[in-house]
Amino acid sequence: MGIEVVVEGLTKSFGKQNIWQDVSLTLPAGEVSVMLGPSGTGKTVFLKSIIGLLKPEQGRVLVNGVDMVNSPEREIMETRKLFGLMFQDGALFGSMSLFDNIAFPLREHTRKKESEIRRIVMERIDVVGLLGAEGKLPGEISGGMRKRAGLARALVLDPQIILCDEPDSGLDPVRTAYLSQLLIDLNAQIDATMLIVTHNLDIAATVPDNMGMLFCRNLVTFGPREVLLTSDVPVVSQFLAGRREGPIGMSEEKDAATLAAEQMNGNGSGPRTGPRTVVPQLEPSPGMPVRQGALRRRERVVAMMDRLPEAARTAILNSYTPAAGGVRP
Ligand SMILES: Nc1ncnc2c1ncn2[C@@H]1O[C@H](COP(=O)(O)OP(=O)(O)OP(=O)(O)O)[C@@H](O)[C@H]1O
Repeated sequence: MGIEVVVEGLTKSFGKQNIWQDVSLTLPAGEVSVMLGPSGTGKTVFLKSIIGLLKPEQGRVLVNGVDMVNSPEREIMETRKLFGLMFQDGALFGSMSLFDNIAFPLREHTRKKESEIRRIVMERIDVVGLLGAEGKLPGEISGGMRKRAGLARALVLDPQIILCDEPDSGLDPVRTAYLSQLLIDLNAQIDATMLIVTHNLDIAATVPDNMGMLFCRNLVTFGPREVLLTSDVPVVSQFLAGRREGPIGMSEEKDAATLAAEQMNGNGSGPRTGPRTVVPQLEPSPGMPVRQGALRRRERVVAMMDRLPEAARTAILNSYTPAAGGVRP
C-alpha cells in the first residue's frame, strides 16, 4: 500500500518572489489526488518540493518519518526511491530505445541481473499498453506513447508514491481519456499514493479521490473531490467552468477595478444559481482488482461527513448510493 504524504506549513519563494505560503495538506495513503491551478501558480514547484529537489524556506514534508525539506540529504535521497516521477514531456533520453529508457532507473539504482531487468521492464511496458514498441526511439512514437513510456519508467522501481506533472499536456481529448483510465487502473493494481498536477478539467472531474487548488500564493482548498467540484468559492467555480469572468485573469489575478466592473455588468463570480453536476469517478477497467484506496477513502470521507459543506455531502451520498446512480464499491 502507498504511503501517506503530510505537508505542513510549506512556504516557497525564489528571491523576493513568493510562490505559495503556508500550504498544509495530507495525501492519503493509496488514494489519487489532483492539484489544480492556473498556469504559474507553482504546481510544479510544489511537486519538486515534495521530493526534496527544491527547498521551501519554511515547513515540512513528511514521508515515512523523513522530512523531505530539512532532513540530511542522504535520508532524502534514500526516501526519494519510494517515488515514481512522471514529468510533463516524459523526460526520455532521445538516443535510447523505449526499453533502455524504461530500464534506466533499474540499471542506475539496483544491482539486478539483465534477465530480471528485462522481466520487469516488459511487465511495465505491458501495463501501459506499449508492447511491441519497446525497440523504438522516443522520436519515432507519438506524444501519447511517450507519456505512457514515461509512466512505465516511473513504475519500474515499484514506487509507493507517484507524482505526475501534467500527464495530459499535448494529448488530444481521446488520448487524455485513455490516460485517465490508465491512471485509475494503475492505482487499482499497485495501490500507490498518487498526486497529479494538471489544469485539465476532465481529469480533475473524473480521476481523483481528492482535489486541491493553488491560486494567488495560497492553497485555496484541499479535500474530497466533491468539495471542490461543488464549491462556490469564486476562483474554484471560475476555473472549473473555464470562464473568463472571475478572479483569475490572464496574468493570474485580476485587479479589483476589473472585478468590480464585471460584477456591475452582471458577469460577476457570485454564487451559481443551479447545482453543479458531479460526474461519477472512473472505476477500474473490467478485470482489474477493486481499488483499495477507494475503499479506505469511503471510510475516511464518511467519518468526516458532518464537517463538509452540504452540497459536497449530497454529492458524496449520491455517489455511494446505488439507487441514486452511485456505482462505488
Ligand atoms: N528554479 C526556479 N527559479 C526561479 N523561479 C522559478 C524556478 N522554478 C519555477 N520558478 C517560478 O515559479 C513560478 C511557478 O512555476 P511552476 O512551473 O511551478 O508553475 P505551474 O503552476 O506548474 O505552471 P504551469 O501550469 O504553467 O506548468 C513561476 O513564476 C516560475 O517562473
